[in-house]
Amino acid sequence: MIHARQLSRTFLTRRGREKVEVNAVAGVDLDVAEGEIVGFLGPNGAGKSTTLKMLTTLLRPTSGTATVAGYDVATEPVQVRRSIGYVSQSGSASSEARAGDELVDHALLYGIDRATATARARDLLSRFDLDGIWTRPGRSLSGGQRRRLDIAMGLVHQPKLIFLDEPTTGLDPQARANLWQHIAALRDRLGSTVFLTTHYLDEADALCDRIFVIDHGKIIAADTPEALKSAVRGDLIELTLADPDRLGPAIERLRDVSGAVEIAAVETTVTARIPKAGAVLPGLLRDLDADGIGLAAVEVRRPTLDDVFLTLTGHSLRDDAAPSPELEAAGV
Ligand SMILES: Nc1ncnc2c1ncn2[C@@H]1O[C@H](COP(=O)(O)OP(=O)(O)OP(=O)(O)O)[C@@H](O)[C@H]1O
Repeated sequence: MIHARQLSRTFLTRRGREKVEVNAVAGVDLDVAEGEIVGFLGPNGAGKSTTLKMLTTLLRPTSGTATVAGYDVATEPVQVRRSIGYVSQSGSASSEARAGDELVDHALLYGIDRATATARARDLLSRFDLDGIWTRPGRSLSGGQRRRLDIAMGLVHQPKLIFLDEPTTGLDPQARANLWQHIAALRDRLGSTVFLTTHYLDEADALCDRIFVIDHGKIIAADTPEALKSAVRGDLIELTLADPDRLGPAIERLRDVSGAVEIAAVETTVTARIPKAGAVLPGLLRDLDADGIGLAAVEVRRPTLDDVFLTLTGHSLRDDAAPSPELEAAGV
């Protein structure tokens, strides 16, 4: 469905008096098969939107090639646009028009006759749980309803491939989870291919068959969420000591555990990565007890995509990405 080779885009920008080149996308190779839900994951400024704009023909590559739905983005842009749906970060639903009319007008733009357009609009509204909003103006809809209407607009000409640029940014946790279900249904019920960008790790993990991790304009990893996570060396084990004076002996005990790496201590907590930590834990707890090292808490955590990002890049995705809505809602 999508094949890109060495796709690149450079921008010239001013820094003070100087003109500087920004390599927004620097030699991206990617292949996406029909029916896949693929996520483009990276921090702010990594090059996600620029890549998406090149694949949807909104921006010309500086160099490299890409075919989308069988057409070349540089030489066959009209055919590419007819074959895809694209939902931008800001969406396209206007605030004054009635939701149903917007969908119909959008379909008419693609040369679809009014009767077919009306039938499709009804079907799409129902599929996205938007029954009853036909006569309502966009401005009266909730954030989640508007995003679903945006996606419905991207689907009205029945593309087999849809691009979603940060589809859930700005939504509350419930509306995000609801939208994930609708996106998954596009593939499960219609066989659509979905290419989405996100800087939310939980979103990529929950939704995507495959993830391309992008940083500084380059793809640094491409695999299933599970395979990416298994590349991190072991589970994270976290021991909070009852007595901070016992930190030294606790570290020594962890050093004795076979395969333990990244052993670190912060205040009263000792952490380490240990392969199959669940199996090792009972013996470790017995040994700590025998040494008289009391514990206030024990936690074992499977690797997350954030650990993957940290392992790959040496910096956390969260350092520069927007906080997840859950954290924002919690006031963190
Ligand atoms: N029109 C432009 N002119 C100059 N620089 C640009 C332009 N568009 C993007 N850039 C730069 O290119 C780099 C990649 O930007 P891009 O918007 O593709 O990142 P992104 O991963 O989509 O980020 P975000 O998550 O914030 O949307 C950034 O350094 C950005 O400042």
